Amino acid sequence: MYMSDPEQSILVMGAGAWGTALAIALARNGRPVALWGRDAARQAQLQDSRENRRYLPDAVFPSSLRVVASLDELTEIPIRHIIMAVPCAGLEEALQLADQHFDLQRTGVCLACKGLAAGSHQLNHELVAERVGDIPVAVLSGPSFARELAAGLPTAVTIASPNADHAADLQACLHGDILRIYTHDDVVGVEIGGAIKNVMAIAAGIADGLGFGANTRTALITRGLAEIMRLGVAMGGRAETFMGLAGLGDLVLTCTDDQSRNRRLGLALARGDNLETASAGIGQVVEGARTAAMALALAEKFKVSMPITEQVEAVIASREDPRTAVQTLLNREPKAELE
Ligand SMILES: NC(=O)c1ccc[n+]([C@@H]2O[C@H](COP(=O)([O-])OP(=O)(O)OC[C@H]3O[C@@H](n4cnc5c(N)ncnc54)[C@H](O)[C@@H]3O)[C@@H](O)[C@H]2O)c1
Ligand SMILES: O=P(O)(O)OC[C@H](O)CO
Repeated sequence: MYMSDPEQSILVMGAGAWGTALAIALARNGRPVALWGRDAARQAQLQDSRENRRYLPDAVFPSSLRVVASLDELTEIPIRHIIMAVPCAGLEEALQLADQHFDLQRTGVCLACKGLAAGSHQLNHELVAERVGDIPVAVLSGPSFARELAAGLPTAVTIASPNADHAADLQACLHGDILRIYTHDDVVGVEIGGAIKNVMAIAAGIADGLGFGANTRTALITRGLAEIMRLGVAMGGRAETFMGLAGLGDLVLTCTDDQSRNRRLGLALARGDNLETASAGIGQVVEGARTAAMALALAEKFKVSMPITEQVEAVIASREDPRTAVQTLLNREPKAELE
């Protein structure tokens, strides 16, 4: 069992809303933290103002949070863990950069992004294994809006790893008065829950944007969970994982609260915006837009039915208008609930 030395730093890669919120949470625990972002000018602004005004206004950086624009600044510093909080589309690039600077066999990586990986690997932890070999990997997921965590509002998330010591060590670093960390060993289940709930949040946003009511939203959440479970279990995840924080918890949060960018994308699509306009209006990463098509490829590969995801993908790709998509879902053959 290894427990980290409290003097050792945690590196958070990705200085968007989530990376910044996690870095603040770690630093509030008294941990030395380095927050890396790829844009040197923006990193200089973060350092000058000691806050991330663009994404998390009013969350002041604790003194143990160090802002860096180059990983070269950290080569002399003992780094215990690396948390990846870049969008999934940038994960491979960030991994390669980390690999050039650190011994990833020692630091491992903790994946805090929620989505799927492009190409043949599909799951982010598989991308890690393919690109940098067999290193310790963990996945952090669960119901967690960056703004609320940064504002000091109680939050609970899960960290899953096949290596219980790795998960426990990350838990020891992140767990605090505000952020409660649970450990898990189902990496596939936790990754699939975090990735596909974003697609369901787009569906919920579309339904609410079209003026449907609470019955419709709740039907989407429940049938969406069935869809997530079908895929996750077919890929090797455990059914009970989807009843936890990274499954039902994050699904409910994201489908019901307008802080969710994915839900807001759905609302905008229902108003008639196309993907480009809607995404530009949101101005931050909306992972579900990229995930929907990838999830369908997985559904085909693992031979599971994902009707809600199919309709969301068709709306995103502008092949179907939102109202027809809902009608298509309703017009399907009646079936047994547990089929
Ligand atoms: N914001 C949240 O509440 C939240 C909570 C949990 C998980 N997440 C997940 O965290 C990930 C990041 O989301 P976010 O909210 O921080 O996004 P964001 O839009 O707030 O910020 C994304 C940041 O990543 C940077 N970036 C883009 N491509 C990059 C690359 N190739 N290398 C390095 N940096 C790159 C951008 O410049 C930007 O600073 C997503 O997968 C998201 O689903 C977000
Ligand atoms: O704003 P969203 O939709 O990317 O959701 C953020 C987090 O994943 C919520 O847990």
